Amino acid sequence: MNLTVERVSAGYGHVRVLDELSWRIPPGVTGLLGPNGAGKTTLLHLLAGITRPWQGAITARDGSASVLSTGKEYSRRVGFLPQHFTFAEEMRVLDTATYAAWVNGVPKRDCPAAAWAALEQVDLHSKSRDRVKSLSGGQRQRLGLATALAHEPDLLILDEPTVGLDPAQRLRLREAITSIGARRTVVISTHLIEDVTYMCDRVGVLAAGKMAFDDTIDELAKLVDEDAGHGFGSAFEQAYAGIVARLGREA
Ligand SMILES: Nc1ncnc2c1ncn2[C@@H]1O[C@H](COP(=O)(O)OP(=O)(O)OP(=O)(O)O)[C@@H](O)[C@H]1O
Repeated sequence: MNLTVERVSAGYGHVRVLDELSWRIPPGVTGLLGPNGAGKTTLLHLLAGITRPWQGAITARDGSASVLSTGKEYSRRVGFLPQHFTFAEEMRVLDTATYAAWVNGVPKRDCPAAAWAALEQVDLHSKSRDRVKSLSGGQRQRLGLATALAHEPDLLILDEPTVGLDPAQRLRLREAITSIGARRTVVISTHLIEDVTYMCDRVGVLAAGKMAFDDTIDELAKLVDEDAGHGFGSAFEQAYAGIVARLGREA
């Protein structure tokens, strides 16, 4: 699925957060970077069809067929994992994923198989009989991913899924997202440059209400080099504020 965001503006009350933002998202994993409050969650909600833009349009294209983000057909094809989510703690892992499949429109008789397939994709099927309350933070995030995946969406939107995970758990989640992205369009917001370098084919940087940078990770690395005189790693964090300020001025 290819997504096209055309001159989208959005915000809250009188506050404009996104200002005629345009962005093209091809199949594969695309990262979304930006400082706190830049509007990443606002944009992801629009991409997921949860909220509607003030102006502009978001269109998904599959071959010659296209569908607007405001339609019902669109929401069936999207999986969304919010930044904060809760589960019914007493429910078992498989039942949780089965319920998510049902809520997202999978026919009832197909839900257990769909849930099992999603748990396999995130490598959590060995925990299928466990109660949610017994899961670790990383396992919980992977269950979240499974619930977003169980209806086999073409587009998967993940809002800071790696937050709070230790390095080993982050790695497992990244591996799961990378393999999911090989067959789908995935958009993932994060503050971690390692997330982007590990998982993403492309990256967008949000600044001053616009997509101030939209290219491959290699091109972003070159920009960091220009700003900081050295590459990724801690240098990225050092250079990040400067880059965002510069991109914001240029946007
Ligand atoms: N429901 C809301 N009502 C009013 N203002 C909001 C609401 N949600 C977000 N905002 C404001 O909109 C701006 C963008 O917020 P958003 O959560 O999209 O940013 P973000 O880039 O995801 O931030 P973070 O990296 O901290 O998660 C911020 O100034 C925020 O305070």
